Amino acid sequence: MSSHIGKNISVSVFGQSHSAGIGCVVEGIPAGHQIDREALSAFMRRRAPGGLPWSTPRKEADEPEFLGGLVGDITCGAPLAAVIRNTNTRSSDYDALRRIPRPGHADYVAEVKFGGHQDASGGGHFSGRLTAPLCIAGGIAKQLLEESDVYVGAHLRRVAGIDDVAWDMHALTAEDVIAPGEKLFPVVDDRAGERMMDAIVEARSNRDSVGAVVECAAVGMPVGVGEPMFDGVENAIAAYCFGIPAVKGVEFGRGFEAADMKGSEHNDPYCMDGDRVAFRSNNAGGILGGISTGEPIVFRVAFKPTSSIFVEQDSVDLKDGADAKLSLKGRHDPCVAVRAVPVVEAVCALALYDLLLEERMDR
Ligand SMILES: Cc1cc2nc3c(=O)[nH]c(=O)nc-3n(C[C@H](O)[C@H](O)[C@H](O)COP(=O)(O)O)c2cc1C
Ligand SMILES: C=C(O[C@@H]1CC(C(=O)O)=C[C@@H](OP(=O)(O)O)[C@H]1O)C(=O)O
Repeated sequence: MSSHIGKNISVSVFGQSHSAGIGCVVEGIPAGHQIDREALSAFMRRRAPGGLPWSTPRKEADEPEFLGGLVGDITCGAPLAAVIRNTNTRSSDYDALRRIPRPGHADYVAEVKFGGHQDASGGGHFSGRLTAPLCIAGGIAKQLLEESDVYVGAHLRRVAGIDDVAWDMHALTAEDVIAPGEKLFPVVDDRAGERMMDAIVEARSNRDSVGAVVECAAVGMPVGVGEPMFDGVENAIAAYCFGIPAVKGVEFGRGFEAADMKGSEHNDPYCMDGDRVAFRSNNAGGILGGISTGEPIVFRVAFKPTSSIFVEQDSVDLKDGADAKLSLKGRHDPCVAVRAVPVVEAVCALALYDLLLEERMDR
């Protein structure tokens, strides 16, 4: 397995859901940057599991322990290594799944690929738990971007078919993108949030789960960052997003809606703002030719409904080679996207910071 990504700043994620710990090694962080540890812990808590109606009951503090890369709270230029101990594991929940794989999870493909040697407990290295180390790396990247006045934030755009207010992609401010993340349930419109919560609780009480769309934006990216073809802003963000378990789609700007628009509707007209070239709209989501336009970068990420559900499902018994029924026990998120909102922010920050470093090295 290779769980490594990035060029100028790179991230390796290690560990399994039920191993002694999980963590990351981040290379390429320039020396001399102060890390706000309290802000990082607060960011980690937005993702941490346990205790809320939309969360798995598994309780973990998710407080990172830094083994290298910092002197005091200041980056020293050496690779940054951080671990989180796993404390609240219950591996017996997974005993039966070695024989009877969960539909929709990675149990079966892992069994075939790793010949039974994979760590199946808690979903092993496939688990959403591995997004905690991504939040360590991404939480730091967010802080580094803020030094350059780039602000990243996200909200639940849709849950179980219930819509939050769509962001105005052209008018977005730093305050707009940060605001949902300051709430326990990260939406713009709290009434929509109430309805989403009700839908999640209802799905959970029906032993089922729901999917969702997370909308993320970065405000303050300068014009000219990114490359055409394979090293563009879209490529970098999408590659990171598909590292988040349960992500099935990523769209930028108007995304798939663009396919039903006319050129005259979709083009973002230029205008002069003093002596600066500006745009009248931002259907492009802040990216043209893979390169940032200076407008907010806006994208949406589709999360599938949690596969581990408690209704009886059809599966197979891999030992007997026969059809089998699966009745799951265990602790699972009824909607993974709620806790994944900060994860989307984290990967966005990592992708953009990597591209910004590239731009600075070129000059
Ligand atoms: C924050 C987060 C929490 C998750 N929690 C669960 C969970 O409790 N139960 C589950 O079956 N899947 C959960 N997932 C999704 C699975 O890890 C994922 O579906 C599985 O590894 C298979 O990968 P794939 O869906 O990308 O194909 C979670 C994902 C994230 C990002
Ligand atoms: C622990 C977390 O979520 C876990 C993600 C997960 C999965 O299959 O992705 C399955 C569950 O694992 P367990 O059976 O060990 O409780 C979740 O609780 C976390 O996100 O930190």
